[in-house]
Amino acid sequence: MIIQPRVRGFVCVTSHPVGCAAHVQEWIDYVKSKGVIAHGPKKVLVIGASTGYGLASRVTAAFGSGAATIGVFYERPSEEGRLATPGWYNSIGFTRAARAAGLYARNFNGDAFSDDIKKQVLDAIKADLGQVDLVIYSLASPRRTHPRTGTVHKSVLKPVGAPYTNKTVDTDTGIVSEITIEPATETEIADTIAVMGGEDWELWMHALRDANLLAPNAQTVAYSYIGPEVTWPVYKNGTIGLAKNDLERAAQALDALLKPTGGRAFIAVNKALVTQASSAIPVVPLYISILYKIMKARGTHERCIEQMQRLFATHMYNGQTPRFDETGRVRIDDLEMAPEVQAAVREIWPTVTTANLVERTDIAGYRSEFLRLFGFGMPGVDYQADVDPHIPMI
Ligand SMILES: NC(=O)c1ccc[n+]([C@@H]2O[C@H](COP(=O)([O-])OP(=O)(O)OC[C@H]3O[C@@H](n4cnc5c(N)ncnc54)[C@H](O)[C@@H]3O)[C@@H](O)[C@H]2O)c1
Repeated sequence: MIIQPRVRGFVCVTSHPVGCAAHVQEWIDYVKSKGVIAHGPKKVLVIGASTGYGLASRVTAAFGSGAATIGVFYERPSEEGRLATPGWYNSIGFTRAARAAGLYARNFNGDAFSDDIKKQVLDAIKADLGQVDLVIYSLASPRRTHPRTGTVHKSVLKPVGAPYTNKTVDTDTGIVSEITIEPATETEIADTIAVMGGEDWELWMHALRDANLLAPNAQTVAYSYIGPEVTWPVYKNGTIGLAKNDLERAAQALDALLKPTGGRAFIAVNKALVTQASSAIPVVPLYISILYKIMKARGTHERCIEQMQRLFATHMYNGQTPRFDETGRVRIDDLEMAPEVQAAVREIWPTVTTANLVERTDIAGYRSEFLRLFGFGMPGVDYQADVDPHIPMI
């Protein structure tokens, strides 16, 4: 099969197995180029391990510190003649590279919210690793079937309290237009908190602790976002922001749980980046396109992998301890939130139109990074070559 990108709105419905492996390899090479992260994690569970920040965390743990990793994700598998979603190929690429380097890597493709996957993962930790010393919680999901009630909760990306109108860009067509998003209902707010809040993280951590699968000094981290005021109605103060507040509540509760044995739980606030999750949020892709332009010009642009390598190397390990903000979060969004960067965003934002999008923003960089999520545009990959889409999970 010759595989080309087929973009439909904010998703690409194809993915390239060889390109995805090359993308993961690029991240591995980056982490290796930064050298060993001393005193790093040794046995790591990554929940949401196949793309974005979770994959970057897994790569950093394995190739920065030689960690054994278990990855949990929910991807569409490949079949004969049918492509998988990119996280499937990413995970195969990662696992091949990890095993070639002599590192343990095991994968679970299934619903992390379910009791069944939790049990399978706990059994694997017990059998293969004994205990884990780091748990990364990096899920971004549109829905959750609650394991106790069976209710299917669907998350929404909406403002709370009042409609929100702002500019947005269709990243496929390049059309800049105004969008009005109606506020969420109480049910939608509660559903979004049920999906993206902290309850499932707590269920995982309690299950691990009750089964004595957490090493004495085990740490756990989940990821959040704050961003600039222009996106607050649809992010920080919107439904997803309320879910992130609940994630912060869970971080405090888990921190209290782990502290007595020398562990900790915290939230890292990460930079806005092109991922499958963020491309679905209205307004945010336009902000990201402007942000990339400014940060690349200043030489401070980072991808998921630079962000996670920096989190591990300058906050969590390497003889470092996390530096928390006033509410106890680690801020690796510091370069994004630098006052000069945000002032430049505020200057450019009102001036962007369909006509000047290419010149005023880094929409080109946004698009190429978006395609890379699906394995397209990787140097050295022959996109005219015939590729077998079916690769069984290893
Ligand atoms: N992308 C950004 O700009 C950004 C910025 C700051 C924080 N974050 C946060 O980082 C975290 C990860 O987001 P991302 O952007 O890397 O997302 P992503 O879409 O790239 O990754 C999501 C991961 O979750 C997995 N997943 C989804 N539903 C699942 C389920 N039911 N069971 C098992 N696995 C499941 C996917 O397979 C994938 O591995 C989220 O908490 C997000 O809010 C993202």
